[in-house]
Amino acid sequence: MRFSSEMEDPISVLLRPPPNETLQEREVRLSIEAEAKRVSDQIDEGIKAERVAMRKRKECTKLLLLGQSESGKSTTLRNFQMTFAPKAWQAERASWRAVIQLNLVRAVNTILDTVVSEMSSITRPSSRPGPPGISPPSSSPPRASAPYLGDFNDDSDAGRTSEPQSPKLSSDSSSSATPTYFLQFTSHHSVLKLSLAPLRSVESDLKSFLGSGSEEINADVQNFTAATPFDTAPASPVPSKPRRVKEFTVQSMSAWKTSLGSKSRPTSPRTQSTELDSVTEVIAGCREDIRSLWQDGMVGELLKRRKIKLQDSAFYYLNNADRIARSGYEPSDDDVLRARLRTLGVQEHKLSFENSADFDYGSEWIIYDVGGARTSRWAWLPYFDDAHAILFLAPISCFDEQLAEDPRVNRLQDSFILWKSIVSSKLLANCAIILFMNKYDLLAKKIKSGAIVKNYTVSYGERENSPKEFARYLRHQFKSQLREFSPQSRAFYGFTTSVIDQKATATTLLYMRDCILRDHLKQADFV
Ligand SMILES: Nc1nc2c(ncn2[C@@H]2O[C@H](COP(=O)(O)OP(=O)(O)OP(=O)(O)O)[C@@H](O)[C@H]2O)c(=O)[nH]1
Ligand SMILES: [Mg+2]
Repeated sequence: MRFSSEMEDPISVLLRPPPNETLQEREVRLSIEAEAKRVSDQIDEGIKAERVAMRKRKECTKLLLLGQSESGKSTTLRNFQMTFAPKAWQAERASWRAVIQLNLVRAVNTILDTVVSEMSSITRPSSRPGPPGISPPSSSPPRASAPYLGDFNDDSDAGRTSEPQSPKLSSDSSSSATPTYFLQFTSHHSVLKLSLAPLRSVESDLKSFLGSGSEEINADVQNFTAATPFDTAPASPVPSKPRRVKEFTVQSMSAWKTSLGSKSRPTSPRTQSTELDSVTEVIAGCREDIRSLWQDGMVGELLKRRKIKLQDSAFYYLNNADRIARSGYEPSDDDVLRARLRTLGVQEHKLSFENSADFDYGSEWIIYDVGGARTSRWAWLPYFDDAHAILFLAPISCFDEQLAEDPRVNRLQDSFILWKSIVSSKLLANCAIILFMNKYDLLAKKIKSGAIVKNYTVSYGERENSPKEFARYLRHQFKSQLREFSPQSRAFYGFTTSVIDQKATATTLLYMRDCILRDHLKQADFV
């Protein structure tokens, strides 16, 4: 439609300057119009940026790390950071020092507790149950019922001699048929007990610095435990409808940094850093005595007799105590991969791919690392809605162990219950699922030290008692469950891993990343 001079465009009429406008009025009008345009442009820019962010978030690959507690989820996350975001990782590595120090100190204190308990039972022989000379049960019972003694039998680790030095044994003359022996501690052990005593307050200082993730979970009847995230949660003490509440979404690796600001410790970062420095000095002052305790033959014998189960990484830290217990100590990547700090709730981590040669360069993944204990699984559910992929970790070395939170349940059996619930979920039907059968190195050591798989996994039957064969058998079981229970057909990606091995894990992660991307693109109909 064309406008004649009689029928003018109404917008032009509105925008036309008022008649008889003075120069001054014109300037005011123009500046008002310019400001209105600036505000309008700003709003448009905001909307545009929000749209881009929304699209990016939607396109962002979201990966969930699932699996029971101590399966290696957080360790795998650290491998992701080391492999794909090395610059960001380098900036973060130093902050792990306190976690590593706690791991070392906790191991020393556990040993010390055992020695002290043994020494006091020797000085009070009448309090000993059973025949004289036999060690009484530990005051802190072993976490697992397994007879496996960890790396005590591992001759590949430097530091501790594989065979304990000949301990001083005292024959008990009153014992008749079979001679029994008890360990005779000397004044050297009494001195160690005193000189290492400051490490007890160091442990509690580090724990309060690092927050509740530094405490291991215990069997507690008060806690609600759910075998799978789909089991109904109770109304109390946790909400019946799990929501993304704040305490369950802690930002990347800063859980303990966040705890610095907690009300219970109203200290400034400067004070905290001074406190941590003095903790480091105390540990450094104990270096010689830590070594002496760890290399003591009698102590080694005592730990064996009492079947003390130290944490998986305790041997590594004790063998490296000479390097770690120093004032200028800086963690290496290997040190961080061995560190244990329990995850609470669900933690969200953003991973930006840094390698410019990488086809995924610049893109971002969101990785959710969850607390794996049965007391935490109810909190996973809200994250299933928009997940693209799941990396499921099943530790295969723990065929002879029980869950810390429920000692009635075998850990391998628990992994299968959880795996079945995940692969059969309709909610997760479109998710790519990758399986890491983890802790293969520990499985190999355990079998080498004499553990018999079929005694714990009866269905294994008469197959060869070797780590390779057992891993093959388990892989087949996991794959069969996926095929049988998956709501729709999907690929099985299964890997045997030891995620403390950074180099080997990097290769697996690269391959796995490609599998996930391919699957993600397929879902988005790009290919
Ligand atoms: N030897 C060995 N140790 C491992 C392996 N994977 C993990 N670990 C160690 O096992 C301990 C537990 O690993 P985490 O990564 O903290 O376990 P998680 O699954 O995150 O546990 P939660 O946070 O409690 O759910 C750490 O000390 C790790 O260094 C492995 O393949 N081999
Ligand atoms: Mg964790």
